[in-house]
Amino acid sequence: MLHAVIMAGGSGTRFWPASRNALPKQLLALSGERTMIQATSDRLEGLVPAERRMVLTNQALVSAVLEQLPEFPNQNVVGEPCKRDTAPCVGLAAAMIARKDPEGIMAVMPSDHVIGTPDRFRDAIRAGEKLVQEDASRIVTFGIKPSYPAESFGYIERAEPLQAAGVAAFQVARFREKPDRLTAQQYLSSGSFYWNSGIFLWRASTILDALKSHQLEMYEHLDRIAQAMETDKFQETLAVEFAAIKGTSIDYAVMESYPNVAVIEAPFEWDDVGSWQALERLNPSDEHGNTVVGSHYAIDTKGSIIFGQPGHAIVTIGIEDMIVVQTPDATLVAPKSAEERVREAVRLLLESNRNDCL
Ligand SMILES: Nc1nc2c(ncn2[C@@H]2O[C@H](COP(=O)(O)OP(=O)(O)OP(=O)(O)O)[C@@H](O)[C@H]2O)c(=O)[nH]1
Ligand SMILES: O=P(O)(O)O[C@H]1O[C@H](CO)[C@@H](O)[C@H](O)[C@@H]1O
Repeated sequence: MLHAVIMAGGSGTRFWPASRNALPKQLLALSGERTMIQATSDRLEGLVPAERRMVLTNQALVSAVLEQLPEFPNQNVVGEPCKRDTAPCVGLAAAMIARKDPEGIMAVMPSDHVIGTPDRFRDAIRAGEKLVQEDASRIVTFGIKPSYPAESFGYIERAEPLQAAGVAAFQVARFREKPDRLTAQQYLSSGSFYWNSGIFLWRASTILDALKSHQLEMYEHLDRIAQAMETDKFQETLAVEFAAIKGTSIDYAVMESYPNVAVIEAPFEWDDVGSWQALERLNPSDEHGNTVVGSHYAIDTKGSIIFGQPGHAIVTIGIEDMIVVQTPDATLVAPKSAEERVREAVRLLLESNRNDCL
């Protein structure tokens, strides 16, 4: 059976000051009415019933997630005791699924992507499910045609074509997580690489086997958690064993070295909404190239991103290519070219003991 696993334990640092520890990016409506996690669950309608959808998030966010996703059974929102990146999250979800459904296939996805064409997304997942059914050890990825030499994505090199219903699918020659700019440029020029969308399909048992061969120590912790499932020692074991895991992403932990990977060329529109400039791609801009969410009065302002609360008037004079974000207790003003440095701003506030605005 097909299960869906939504990863929602990230902090969305690059969307500070809108994204906060208590209400990170995935729980915000940055594009449209629904929050990002709600839109992620909505897109599974007709593909995976709510009983087979799971969210893995940080323990402190479980009740906020359940509030936003009332269709989810309580036990399907799992709280991680600490942040350990995506590999332990995937491993824990796989162990839970494999226990109930040993043959289960899981579609793993981030909680904070915008996918403009949900029908095509569902078709692609169905096609991927068939590829996994045909070959139990196969991992299926979804590749996005790259448009610039991004250093913040994984890259997937395609090899020979595979037979798949209604989609272009290929065997993968190699997977390389976040290459440097020069390497990314070479990949882009070669024309045979995709960006990794961060969405994966595999049998729960296959990814557990992969973690066992590539990350034995992590697997042993996860296995101890699995042994305690459905016993009264579960929460205690989870707290101890999960915290003892050395955190890493599934991309470094498994994908870079796994030998049997297929890629489906994503037939859907995709945006990973990584940082503030995503707002320009997701919203219309005015005649001066400004993207505005909130109440903005512009004098000689061009190419800027303005995000504020509806009742709060933001006035800008003589600025170009800037990001201005207003929230009740914190404001960000930065050139668009420095958007990745929002991480530094968050670090600075942390070091300055300003947890009140993080
Ligand atoms: N359950 C779980 N999900 C995670 C964890 N780390 C990241 N994620 C999720 O995995 C997806 C990809 O993560 P990132 O793009 O790195 O997101 P992020 O950490 O929120 O964003 P930045 O802090 O701006 O890098 C998002 O949906 C995150 O919510 C984790 O430790 N546990
Ligand atoms: O955790 P990060 O930094 O968002 O990277 C992950 O998601 C990227 C797509 O958003 C992928 O391109 C990466 O390979 C990785 O899966």
